Amino acid sequence: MLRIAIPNKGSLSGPAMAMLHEAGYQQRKESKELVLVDPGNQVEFFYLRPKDIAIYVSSGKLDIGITGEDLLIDSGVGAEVILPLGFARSTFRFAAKPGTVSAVADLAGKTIATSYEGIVAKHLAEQGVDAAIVHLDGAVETAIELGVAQVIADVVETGTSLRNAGLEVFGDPIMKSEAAVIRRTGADADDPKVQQFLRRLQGVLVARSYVMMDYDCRVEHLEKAVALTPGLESPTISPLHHEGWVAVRSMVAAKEAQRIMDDLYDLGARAILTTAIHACRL
Ligand SMILES: Nc1ncnc2c1ncn2[C@@H]1O[C@H](COP(=O)(O)OP(=O)(O)OP(=O)(O)O)[C@@H](O)[C@H]1O
Ligand SMILES: O=P(O)(O)OC[C@H]1O[C@H](OP(=O)(O)OP(=O)(O)O)[C@H](O)[C@@H]1O
Ligand SMILES: [Mg+2]
Repeated sequence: MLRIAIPNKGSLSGPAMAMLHEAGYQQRKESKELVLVDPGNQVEFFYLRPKDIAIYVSSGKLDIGITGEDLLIDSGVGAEVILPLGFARSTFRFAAKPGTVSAVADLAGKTIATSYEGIVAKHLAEQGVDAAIVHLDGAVETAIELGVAQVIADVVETGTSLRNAGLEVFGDPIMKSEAAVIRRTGADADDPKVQQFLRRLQGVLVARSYVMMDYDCRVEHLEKAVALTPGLESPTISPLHHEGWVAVRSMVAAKEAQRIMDDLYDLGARAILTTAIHACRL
């Protein structure tokens, strides 16, 4: 049975469980359940604190896990990303009160509050800056107002939390992050159980980002139409009863679909339809 670590709370938990559900796996019904066995799919899910997931996976006790890339780097353990999942996207940045600290070089001798000590310590060492770090579990933005630190290093997504606290980012982003499937560094890359799990999640990613497009067009416009909708391998072309016309079927990126429909219409294509893809294996 494949043993998989899943975040039990926080920003990663809901989207991770939703993605697994879409991929056909059972998920826990109660937030107090710590382990769920899904015998039909030959997997066992362990609901763990997000910060601990890389530790379990690197120990080899669990085969793979879903966590944030920033949490993986912060833990400093031997595990690696095998599939980025496209949710919980964020940057990790320094911030301070405007007009106080505005460059990484100014951090020398300052105190930096963060929940991600590992990332900050590594970054300061790389930059050759000597600063103190104070560890806080959350609500780090408040640390400056309360005088615990002059600078914070935290996850920034929309920037709302920083604005509400009257803080401003400075310097380049320390890192970018998103949720990802991780495994122990050096683990067997060809394990068929892991490969099947990854194919299922890739299927969800494709189903979320592509739509199926169907349309009819005149044969003389086919080459131009197909150039707009090349599909993954190549579009399916079927003859129509109406001579001189063909039906075309192709996958297109969902975010491009409306523009492509306009362009196809201008080319003379008609009966242009898009439908959602519920699941797929590429
Ligand atoms: N506002 C956010 N937008 C996008 N991703 C976020 C956001 N906040 C945290 N994350 C991401 O979620 C992961 C952290 O999950 P974790 O559950 O530890 O923290 P959290 O979501 O802040 O929950 P908690 O309330 O327990 O602090 C990291 O990968 C981080 O980049
Ligand atoms: O840029 P924003 O869109 O505002 O998002 C970033 C905020 O979201 C997270 O906080 P969370 O709500 O998880 O609280 P926490 O600080 O207690 O972890 C993160 O720690 C930031 O504070
Ligand atoms: Mg948080």
